Amino acid sequence: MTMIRFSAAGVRVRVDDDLRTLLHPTSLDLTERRVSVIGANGSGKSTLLRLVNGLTLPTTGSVSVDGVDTHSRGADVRRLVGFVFTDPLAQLVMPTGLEDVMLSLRRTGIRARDRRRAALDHIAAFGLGGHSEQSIYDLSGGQRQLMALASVLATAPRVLVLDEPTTLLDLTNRERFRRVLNGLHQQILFSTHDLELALDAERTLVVNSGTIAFDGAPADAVRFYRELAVTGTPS
Ligand SMILES: Nc1ncnc2c1ncn2[C@@H]1O[C@H](COP(=O)(O)OP(=O)(O)OP(=O)(O)O)[C@@H](O)[C@H]1O
Repeated sequence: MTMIRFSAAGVRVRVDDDLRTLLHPTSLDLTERRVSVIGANGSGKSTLLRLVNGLTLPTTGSVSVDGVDTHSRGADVRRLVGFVFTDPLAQLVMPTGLEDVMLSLRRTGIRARDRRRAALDHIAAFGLGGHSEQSIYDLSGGQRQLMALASVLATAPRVLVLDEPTTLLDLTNRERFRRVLNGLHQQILFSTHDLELALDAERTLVVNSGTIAFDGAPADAVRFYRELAVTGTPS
């Protein structure tokens, strides 16, 4: 698996006259195939995820993916790491899934004249064959989320980062999305408020007030987080 390395990586931003810490200096080596990230609203989960592909840059320390530094080699890191946003409409930039996937394929070695066929095959593999040329606004929430995932995966990333990917999905689509995720060969790092989904991992990080408050087995992490949510202090 790929090595995602946080070396004392921290994020501070200026808000008015104050410096606010979004993530305290954090050191982590992530090599597991599935890593989930849980924690309260505003605890810093998205900040942590966004550091992995350079959407957010550390203000102290560094983050690298297989030795590729997010600060000095952002474009290279984004070729390695695909990012799926909570809201697929923030992701899909073209009017239809077909055009969006074709755009993604431009970043791979596929020749221009072969892209349409490759995009159609790729979309069909996600069970969305009948929806390739439908406006992304006319897709259901579940179809749209799957299309966004298909489009990111068309760039053949080695690592997939997903920020609360099932928040907008009903139970059926959440299960469908979950099955697709579990079948992927990519290394996956995802945040979620769905504690059952969090258990679909080999390692879970609990983020609390900009620090990793727990790092370990998913079931233990969920127990820790429940305790933290109820009492404010885990036992
Ligand atoms: N660019 C920014 N400037 C100032 N504050 C920010 C910025 N980005 C995030 N924050 C703040 O940092 C904190 C952590 O935000 P983050 O989005 O990482 O939390 P989260 O754990 O993903 O939350 P949620 O579960 O609600 O999505 C929040 O208080 C947020 O308001």
